[in-house]
Amino acid sequence: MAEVIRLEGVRKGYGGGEAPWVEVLHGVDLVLHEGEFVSLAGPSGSGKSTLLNIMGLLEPPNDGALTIAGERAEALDDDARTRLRNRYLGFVFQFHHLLPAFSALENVLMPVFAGTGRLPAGAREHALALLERVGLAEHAGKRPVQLSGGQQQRVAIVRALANRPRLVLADEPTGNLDTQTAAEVFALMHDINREQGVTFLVVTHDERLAQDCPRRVNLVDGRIAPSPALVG
Ligand SMILES: Nc1ncnc2c1ncn2[C@@H]1O[C@H](COP(=O)(O)OP(=O)(O)OP(=O)(O)O)[C@@H](O)[C@H]1O
Repeated sequence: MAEVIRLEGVRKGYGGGEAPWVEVLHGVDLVLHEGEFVSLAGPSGSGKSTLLNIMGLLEPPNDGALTIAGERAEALDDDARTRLRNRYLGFVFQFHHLLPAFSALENVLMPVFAGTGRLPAGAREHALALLERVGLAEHAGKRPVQLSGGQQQRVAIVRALANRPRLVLADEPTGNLDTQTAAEVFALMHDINREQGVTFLVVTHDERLAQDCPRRVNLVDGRIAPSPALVG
């Protein structure tokens, strides 16, 4: 299986100047392959969001190597990082961050437009097909406030897929949903992973949902810990 992302010895800390330097990631090694569905678990403050921000090219590491789809990415300038991010990565957050003044369809098309400054041929049809896939075809023209929490999060998942990414990074995507809706949204991400081969890395505190993932990565004290299943 081709590698989608590789981290080697990634370190990240905060502070400096007046504030003390605190290292959060102490040398993370992690490889995700095409088509994997991986959960990322770890105690609060262990550095999960920090790790996702580095994998998502939102923040650079202080040290170590980051390779995305074969391209070295730890030391790119802003333009090159943005280009790589738009080309390969999609994001889902705990809160959907949909723009309230725009329809579901317009929200889905936003990253496509932002990436290229125009809508490529077929982008609208692709977005509509994805909305239909998640059961929202007849809601495409509605604004976020007219949708339920689960529907809003499904729009956010479709938005993450609009640029045909290789890797979707999802930070607590079901953390704001009731148990039943969370299970449905999680199942939908699994289905899309199987159907489209998109790799998913999903941060979740929900033990039940994490256990359903074929692979589980644990972050403990800023390092990847061996999977509990492999210990003892
Ligand atoms: N921009 C920042 N400046 C200073 N410290 C930060 C910054 N971002 C994160 N931290 C610190 O890094 C540590 C890890 O934070 P992070 O949000 O990555 O953890 P997490 O595992 O995602 O936690 P949670 O599960 O609670 O969301 C925390 O101690 C946090 O206070």
